[in-house]
Amino acid sequence: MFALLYDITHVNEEIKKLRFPLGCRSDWHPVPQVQILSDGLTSWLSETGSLTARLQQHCKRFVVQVIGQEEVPADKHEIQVLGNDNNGFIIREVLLWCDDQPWVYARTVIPKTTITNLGQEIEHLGDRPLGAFLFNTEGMTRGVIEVAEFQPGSALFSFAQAISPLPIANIWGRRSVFKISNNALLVQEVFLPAAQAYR
Ligand SMILES: C=C(O[C@@H]1C=C(C(=O)O)C=C[C@H]1O)C(=O)O
Repeated sequence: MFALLYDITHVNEEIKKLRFPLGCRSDWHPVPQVQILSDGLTSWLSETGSLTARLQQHCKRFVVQVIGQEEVPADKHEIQVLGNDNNGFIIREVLLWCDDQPWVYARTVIPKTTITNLGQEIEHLGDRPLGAFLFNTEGMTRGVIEVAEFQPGSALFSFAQAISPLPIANIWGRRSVFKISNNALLVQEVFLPAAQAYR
């Protein structure tokens, strides 16, 4: 299959239209409770290793494009998972590109207390992948992986279709809480229509 080259200018225009933060509100459920369409998709959704590392195995050019990283309120469902932090939260939203195609939208919610306790590296990643930090940090643990569907009509599906106009009925995401010495952060990753997860 020929690689569909994306017009990065068009994608950047769509990102500009997007009011950061986009968010990824949905109904999240542990993997075993969800009827997922294909083994391939289930394999990607339930990947317990670094998604960055797995993506890099599938492409020559892996790029992290930061949509935004700011101190803004976390969503209710995220606070339910992480617990509240009176110091606030840093929200990081990125696109992960594989060979010039946007494969993943990721939203990470980092309590300010986590940043205080872990140090500034996690706050100053820039376009370095978060996974390179997490999976190379001693004492990192990962909680249960939950999955969710994003259907037409949701903001995330509309954004995904705008940057990747491929025929697809819905898109799927996963989330889990990472902890380093009991300092938590929530990582949410949604596979975009171009991702190999749907092939
Ligand atoms: C958690 C990981 O980091 C990836 C990179 C991210 C980033 O740079 O913001 C966010 C989510 C992940 O897809 C991973 O590689 O598993």
